Amino acid sequence: MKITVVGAGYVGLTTGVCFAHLGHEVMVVEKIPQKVQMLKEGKVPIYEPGMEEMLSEVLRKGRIHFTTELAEGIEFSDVIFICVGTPQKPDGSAELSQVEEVARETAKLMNSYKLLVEKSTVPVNTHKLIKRTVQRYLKKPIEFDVASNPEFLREGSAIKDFLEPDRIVIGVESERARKILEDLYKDFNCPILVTDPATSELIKHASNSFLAMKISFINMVADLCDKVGADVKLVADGMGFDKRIGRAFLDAGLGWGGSCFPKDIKAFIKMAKDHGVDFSLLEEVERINSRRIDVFIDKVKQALWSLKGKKLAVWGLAFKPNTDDIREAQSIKVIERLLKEEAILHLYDPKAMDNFKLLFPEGKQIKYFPDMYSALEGATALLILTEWDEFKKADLQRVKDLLEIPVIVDGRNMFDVAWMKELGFEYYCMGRC
Ligand SMILES: NC(=O)c1ccc[n+]([C@@H]2O[C@H](COP(=O)([O-])OP(=O)(O)OC[C@H]3O[C@@H](n4cnc5c(N)ncnc54)[C@H](O)[C@@H]3O)[C@@H](O)[C@H]2O)c1
Ligand SMILES: O=c1ccn([C@@H]2O[C@H](COP(=O)(O)OP(=O)(O)O[C@H]3O[C@H](CO)[C@@H](O)[C@H](O)[C@H]3O)[C@@H](O)[C@H]2O)c(=O)[nH]1
Repeated sequence: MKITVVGAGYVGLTTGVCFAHLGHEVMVVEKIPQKVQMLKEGKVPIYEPGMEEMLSEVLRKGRIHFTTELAEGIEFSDVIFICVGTPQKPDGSAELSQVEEVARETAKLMNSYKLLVEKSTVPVNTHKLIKRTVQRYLKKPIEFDVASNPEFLREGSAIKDFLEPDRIVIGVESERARKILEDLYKDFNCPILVTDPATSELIKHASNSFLAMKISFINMVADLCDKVGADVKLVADGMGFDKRIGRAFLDAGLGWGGSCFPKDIKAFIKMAKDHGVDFSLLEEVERINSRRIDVFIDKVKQALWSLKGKKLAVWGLAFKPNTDDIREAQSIKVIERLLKEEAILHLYDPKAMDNFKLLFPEGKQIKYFPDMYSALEGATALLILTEWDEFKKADLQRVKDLLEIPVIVDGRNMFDVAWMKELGFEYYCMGRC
């Protein structure tokens, strides 16, 4: 099938590259010319495991094309995936101008049937606004459909999540749209749920909110574990064996960040409010998450007393492992607090340092280091904010030798508590001491 994808961010690029990998012919439209140039040369503007290899495969096979011109994309195929950004507005709602622009410009350019597919995360009933916009801007009566097909991939495992999803959700209003999308996804080995567009849009927001709620729930349990001397990892294991609960997304720690959960939960709360539904449960989920920073900083202070002038090594800046993305990362808030306490920070992250430097340039209080061990040299203690595999495999004896005192405050519960004690560390973690 010929497919057009608009937007070459995490979702658009993954969608385009994966569909091309599956044998489809894909045109990706991206408005930033530098991104298009890079992608044509096989360079990936983001860090996503496996993406560069798959991009070079589909470029070699001639199955993917990149352009800045929407007209080329509209000409190329009848199926247009909208994968542009839906960032947060100051009132918490989703900013839909990028989606509106694609709908408007597509309408002006189309001369034959098109199926516009929302893959971006949008508030419920956005499909109606897209439909109205297309109708308004069409130059002559042309048939078209709007469908919702939310994306559930996670950064860091985007390709696997796209190719092996737990489910595919298709929200359609016409038989024609349903057939096109069912045909496109027919070889995927997972349930395909066909709904109306509003239900499909809601499934995406409800899923993200539920996952964030799971994390906030276990983080409250972690606080209780700290008080009573229980181990939250084992509590999560014990809960997770129950199939009705499941172990996923019960890892306690610094809490959730990223380009999706914070903005999507805000948008969901606002959406519910706008429709007269009091979803204050989710406001509590948010509040618990922002409290994680206080809990972590309290532990750092408990471990080190005064932070003024202390050199602290910090491992992990990305909002989660296997990505260079720092959007709404919990690390940003932790670093801000540590700077306020007048600590001197030695920062290291395997992939996210370039992005972090744009927010926190090197200076008197901040230095970046090329590897995890050099960040420890001259540092009093180590703080862990992201659970990269590289850190899990660290030579802990070397870590101990390099630190001034053997103190680790781990915001992601990476190590076994008893083992750390055996190695001679004072090991502070989240809900396991
Ligand atoms: N990042 C994720 O893991 C993820 C997962 C599932 C869903 N989503 C949702 O998918 C959407 C996209 O997210 P993302 O992280 O890929 O965003 P992103 O900001 O990384 O990428 C969006 C891209 O669209 C481009 N763009 C904007 N307007 C355009 C236009 N008119 N024509 C061509 N290109 C245009 C931008 O330049 C940018 O490169 C959002 O709604 C997000 O909530 C994201
Ligand atoms: O048990 C857990 C799991 C995750 N997190 C944190 O939660 C955040 C989000 O992690 P994750 O969901 O793995 O990454 P995202 O790439 O943000 O993916 C989420 O957001 C995407 C965008 O909507 C959806 O497509 C995905 O299904 C959804 O998992 C990160 O800060 C993690 O550190 C925890 O603290 N504990």
